[in-house]
Amino acid sequence: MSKRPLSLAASPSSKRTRTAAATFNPRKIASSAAAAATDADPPLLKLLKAVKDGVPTPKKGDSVVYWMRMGDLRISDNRALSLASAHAKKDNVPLVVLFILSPQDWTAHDRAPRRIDFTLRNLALIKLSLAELHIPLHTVTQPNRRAIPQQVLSFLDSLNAFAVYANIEYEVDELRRDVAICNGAKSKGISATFAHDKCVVEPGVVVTGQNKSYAVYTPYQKAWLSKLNANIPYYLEDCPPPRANSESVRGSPKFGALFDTPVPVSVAGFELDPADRAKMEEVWPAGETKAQDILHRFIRTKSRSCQLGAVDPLAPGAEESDKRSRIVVYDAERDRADRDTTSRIRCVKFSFMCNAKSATRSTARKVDGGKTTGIGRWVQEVAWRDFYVCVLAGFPRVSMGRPFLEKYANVRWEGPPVEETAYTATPGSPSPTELALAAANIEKWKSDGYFMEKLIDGDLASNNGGWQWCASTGVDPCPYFRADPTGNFIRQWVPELGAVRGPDLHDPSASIATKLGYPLPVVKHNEARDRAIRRFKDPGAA
Ligand SMILES: Cc1cc2nc3c(=O)[nH]c(=O)nc-3n(C[C@H](O)[C@H](O)[C@H](O)COP(=O)(O)OP(=O)(O)OC[C@H]3O[C@@H](n4cnc5c(N)ncnc54)[C@H](O)[C@@H]3O)c2cc1C
Repeated sequence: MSKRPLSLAASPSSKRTRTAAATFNPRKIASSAAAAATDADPPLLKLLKAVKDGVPTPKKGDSVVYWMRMGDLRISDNRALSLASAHAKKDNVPLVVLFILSPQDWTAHDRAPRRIDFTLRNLALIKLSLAELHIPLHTVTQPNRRAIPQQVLSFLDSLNAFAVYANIEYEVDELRRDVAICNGAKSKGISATFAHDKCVVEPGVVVTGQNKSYAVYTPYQKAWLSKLNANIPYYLEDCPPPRANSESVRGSPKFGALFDTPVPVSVAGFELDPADRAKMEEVWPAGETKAQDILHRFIRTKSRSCQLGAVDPLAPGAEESDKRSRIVVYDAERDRADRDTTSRIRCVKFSFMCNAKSATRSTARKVDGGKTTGIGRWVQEVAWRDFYVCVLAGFPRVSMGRPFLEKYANVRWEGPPVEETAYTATPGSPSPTELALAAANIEKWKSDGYFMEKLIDGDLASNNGGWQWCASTGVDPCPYFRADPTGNFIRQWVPELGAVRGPDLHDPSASIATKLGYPLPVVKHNEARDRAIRRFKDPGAA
């Protein structure tokens, strides 16, 4: 075992200090009663009501503010930014962009230092692009997350703003915070708009006959696709880009200084080791142009075995092909972990740039969501992402540290070997198959927190949904994969088995394992399966 390069337990990538956690220990698991009460009165509905009941005609003022959050780090096709810009132009006032760095929120939500680093790298580029439009991006660090509503309201006051815009974040804490901001803005005569922009089809549109969120994927996906195809211009249209402020804003005493607030290179408690930072820059490059290039590669070029693991997604040598491009053969190849078969737009898609919408739009005018084509299969995966956001919005318990199926809250878990390679394979963001392999046997639904601290694209809805799916405590359970037919994936990441060929690679016998220094199974799967069935039938049982 000494040659093993990385392990789940020994793969920390950051210098994340204990200080932040030591001084701030938020409760991450709500009581079942609190979760049930929140399910019964979802905060998303409260926010939508607060927006609806807000100020219809705002007071006159000097500016409009767009509050950018970590989930929408892009200038193009950004609904709230676009609306804010149009409002500013209509009233002939400057548009100002605000970004609040909130380390307490990051600690509370297990944000990975890699994700913070990725955010800062992108913010720096966004600041430059906005400055070309004479739009200031003002960054501010708020050490006390409870003070954020007041801070936003004071900022609006300081600029004599009459409108604030943001895209909705669907997690419970964020929704409650935004309700407070809506109410505070209303009392000041300021209009507050919170727009849907995370999903292709926003939560609340695809619902069951009883007007509830779906909890089963297949009927959800069918309804999602028909909604989408019934109104392609609405769902897939590009929001207009922001328009430039007058250059005179730079000389204004009120706005000029906002151009000077720097985007920090790192934030205390969330720093990356320089080597990991350099690797992340290579594997997950920042910027909208790179994101479009990554998407273009997926749509136009073939997969390559040399692109296994943590590599530059835009490395030269990709071969263009109409018939064998990654998206065209996605249905047949997506589960393979031994090549770059998936899009690798995971951080791209959810945090910024070509978000899920524009990615979907790139495929066709009428969206194919069937199982028999690569494009259709891929669109189905994008629908999974929307599905999990709808689950989070409709059943907010899952963002409160509770399982979707409350009765499985006390099931006991245990765990084992090859699957651990999955996490180490693509540091920052394993592919769906790698993640499912990792999830297949280790600590189950509660492990989402561990992974959130490592993922560059850690997203509560997808991560929690993926974990609970793997653990059978969530919606639509029980995966299986034929992920590594060549064995290259295992050989790459488990050097002890580097010389093994054939079926032994996937299931080394005790004699082979002992000879090669590979550990014997920690878990006997047959016995573990019996135990798991027993525990699911009787949660809490030994
Ligand atoms: C245990 C587990 C944990 C996960 N944690 C996260 C997470 O923290 N953040 C995150 O963004 N995704 C998560 N996923 C979903 C998925 O694995 C990642 O989005 C993946 O990194 C996407 O890689 P890709 O862009 O190459 O995918 P592709 O195969 O190209 O899929 C295209 C897009 O569809 C969506 N998608 C694909 N598979 C899933 C899925 N299973 N669930 C939800 N959306 C999906 C993603 O937006 C993805 O970019 C998790 C999956 C599992 C099984």
